[in-house]
Amino acid sequence: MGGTFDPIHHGHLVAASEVAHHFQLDEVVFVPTGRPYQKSERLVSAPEDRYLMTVIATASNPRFSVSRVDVDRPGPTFTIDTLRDVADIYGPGTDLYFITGADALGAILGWQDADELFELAHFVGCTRPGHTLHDPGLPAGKVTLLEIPALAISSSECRQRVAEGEPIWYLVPDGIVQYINKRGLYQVAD
Ligand SMILES: Nc1ncnc2c1ncn2[C@@H]1O[C@H](COP(=O)(O)OP(=O)(O)OP(=O)(O)O)[C@@H](O)[C@H]1O
Ligand SMILES: O=C(O)c1ccc[n+]([C@@H]2O[C@H](COP(=O)([O-])O)[C@@H](O)[C@H]2O)c1
Repeated sequence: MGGTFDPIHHGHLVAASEVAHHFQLDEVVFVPTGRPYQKSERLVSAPEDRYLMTVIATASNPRFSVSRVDVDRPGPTFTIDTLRDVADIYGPGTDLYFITGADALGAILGWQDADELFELAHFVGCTRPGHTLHDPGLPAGKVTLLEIPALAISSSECRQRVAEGEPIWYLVPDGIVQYINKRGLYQVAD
């Protein structure tokens, strides 16, 4: 599952858990973006903070892991590179699924090397409150839209709540609330 995870929240974790259950996946690898070039209109938190929050949030689940491939690769983060790097690590014969929300799936044809993406992985778009998927012509058999329990949580709302002094308990794992406080993240609104 790729994401900026700024911060990671329970919407991400439920999506990963639901997809893992539905497809009986052996492992879900969370891949925090290094430089999410489409989010450059706001200041994205340091990759290391987003990576560490992702590790903290996923630590208790034996089937969840976190990869540094995007954080460690220089330049803008493209999913085509993520999939190539992950395929190299897991080796031939591994079936890869790329987990996204319906909003990201709707934009996928505009991603770098979009045609090639579908040769490297099966794409799973999870339903997300407030986002309707208008199929932009996604290739049949390469994409699944999965209905998951609705959690109307976004990282932007979490950041805004922190900046305004409102609680984010139970929107994110407890360790993430504590990490955000410890590092003084999101004190200023986007
Ligand atoms: N509540 C949710 N339910 C389902 N999918 C989600 C949810 N929140 C995020 N996602 C999906 O998780 C992936 C990573 O999301 P991302 O890290 O950008 O979080 P975000 O909450 O969308 O962030 P922001 O509010 O900053 O745009 C995306 O594919 C996104 O669609
Ligand atoms: O490859 C691309 O061109 C591309 C463009 C935008 C987003 N993505 C990926 O989509 C995932 C969710 O991105 P984001 O910015 O919504 O957190 C993350 O893994 C990004 O690297 C990928």
